[in-house]
Amino acid sequence: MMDMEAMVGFVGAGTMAFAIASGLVKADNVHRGNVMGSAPSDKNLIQFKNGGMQTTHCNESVLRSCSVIFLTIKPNILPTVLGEIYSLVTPEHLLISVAAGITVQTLEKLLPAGTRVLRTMPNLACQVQEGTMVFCRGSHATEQDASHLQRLMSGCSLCEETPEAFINIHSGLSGSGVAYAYMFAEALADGGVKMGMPYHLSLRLAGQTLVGAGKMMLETGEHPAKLKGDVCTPGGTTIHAIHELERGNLRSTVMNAVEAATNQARNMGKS
Ligand SMILES: NC(=O)C1=CN([C@@H]2O[C@H](COP(=O)(O)OP(=O)(O)OC[C@H]3O[C@@H](n4cnc5c(N)ncnc54)[C@H](OP(=O)(O)O)[C@@H]3O)[C@@H](O)[C@H]2O)C=CC1
Ligand SMILES: O=C(O)[C@@H]1CCC=N1
Repeated sequence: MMDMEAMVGFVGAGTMAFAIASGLVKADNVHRGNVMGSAPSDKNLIQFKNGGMQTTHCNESVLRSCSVIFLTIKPNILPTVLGEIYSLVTPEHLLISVAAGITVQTLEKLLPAGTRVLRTMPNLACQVQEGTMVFCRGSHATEQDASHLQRLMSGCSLCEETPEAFINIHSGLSGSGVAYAYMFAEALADGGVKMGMPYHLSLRLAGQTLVGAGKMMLETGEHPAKLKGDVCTPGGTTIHAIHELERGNLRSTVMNAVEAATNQARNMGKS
């Protein structure tokens, strides 16, 4: 059981912050009134406000009000922001970074000695309680900190502790992967339109096709190759389509995409 009264903070209140915050609230793991987001402008904060969460323009208020704090700012401004909050960080805080590429070593260098840090990589689907997250512990984060994050994320995301090396890979596979899935859905819908179906119906069917395929894979535990085989009637429609996808190098292209995103996360960690 979560302590529903505990405050959960977000330094940065943009897309990923809102996805996690609303996922936590929907999963009943925190009261909406006990979530606080900070950002310089109202542009994104308004979503927090409309969702009944607390908002502030002052990162300091988040540090003073919350002990569990997600760092949901862009990687390039993380050093500046951590510099600004440095003197407010205490041993009571658990800081959870979602910043792509930024290593535990860098986070710990930018924070007071002994700070409890978790490095995570989430994806946007936390917002609809279907997220994925992997994380690793900094040198001062405890087993309780790891289980705290897993309890907090339960009901809104898969949440696996992994070696740090997997965090950038998850960025390429799933953090970014939802975007590849949207491209696939868009292409399916465009195909439907090309063949004469109205766009809105085509889009809804494409979205549900992805949901259904993912659910089948997870619920049956079957390998995707087996499930793909189940769809292919000999001489039928699917195998003709699959031949076209293979001609277009679908699988190799997707593998290249995961590789490119992972390498970019690794590069971002170096700069
Ligand atoms: N988007 C995604 O799908 C994923 C993102 N991530 C990671 O999440 C992090 C955030 O990305 P994303 O949500 O997409 O970015 P957004 O641009 O949507 O959000 C960034 C937020 O940071 C705020 N901000 C800017 N400067 C400061 C500051 N000095 N102090 C406090 N807040 C500040 C912005 O304020 P304002 O609202 O005023 O502009 C905004 O609310 C990144 O590190 C990214 O790597 C990880 C996985 C997936
Ligand atoms: O594009 C990015 O850098 C972030 C990290 C994973 C998804 N979005």
